[in-house]
Amino acid sequence: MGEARLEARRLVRGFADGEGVSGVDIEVRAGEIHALVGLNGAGKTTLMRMLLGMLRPTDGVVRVDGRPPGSPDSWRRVGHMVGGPFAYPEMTTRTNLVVAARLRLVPEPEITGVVDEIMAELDLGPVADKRARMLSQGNLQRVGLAVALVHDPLAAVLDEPTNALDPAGVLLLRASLRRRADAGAGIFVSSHHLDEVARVADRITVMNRGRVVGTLDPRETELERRFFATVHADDLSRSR
Ligand SMILES: Nc1ncnc2c1ncn2[C@@H]1O[C@H](COP(=O)(O)OP(=O)(O)OP(=O)(O)O)[C@@H](O)[C@H]1O
Repeated sequence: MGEARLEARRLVRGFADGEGVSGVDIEVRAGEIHALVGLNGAGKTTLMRMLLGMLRPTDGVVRVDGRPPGSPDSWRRVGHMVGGPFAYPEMTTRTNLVVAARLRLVPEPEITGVVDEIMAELDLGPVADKRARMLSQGNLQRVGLAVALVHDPLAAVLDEPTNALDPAGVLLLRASLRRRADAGAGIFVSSHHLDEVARVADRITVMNRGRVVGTLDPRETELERRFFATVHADDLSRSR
């Protein structure tokens, strides 16, 4: 496993009416798919938004490929889909991808090539000329993933990437993420589907009530039981 593509140290973000994130250390290394699991409200999306510079931490440090998040340099290196797929509703799939590639500073002569490549990878050819607002949920999700990955980022942060995907889409995404990690990217995904996570992840971190409370080995059996045991043990330790 290589150097850290994404790194958070002692990350904190409190909310008046929720636990937010309280003191999280996490690393996503080059070459790995690192999955984040936790119950609703555990703090997964909040953590991801801070890693991307979309939300300012109250305390702690974030690094994207060794740099502060949100700088033009790190912007080029990271791809994300957090809070649902993003696409301009009136633009076609292809135009959305061209715009995404431009925003991520892909050199102009390379744009047609990278857009064709990601459309082939996620099988978006049949909806290339459809406006985003006319797409089915699953196809919109594929477009959102393509927007996140079109510039071949060194780090990707994907919140619930398999949401709404059909089994063919899940397989395409899995192959895409594996190929990217094998080529040196660091991929951070959150999911509620433990069986899917077990198939794709190299490492699984469990979050509960704003903290990292354990890790799971994707190869172990009874992942679900181990997940609930980890969460329950944390709840118990806090009620003492
Ligand atoms: N903008 C906000 N204002 C106030 N509280 C917030 C805000 N965003 C998140 N929270 C609170 O922070 C906690 C963590 O929420 P977060 O969305 O990060 O959880 P999650 O693990 O992604 O949940 P889910 O699995 O339901 O998507 C929750 O208690 C939530 O209510």
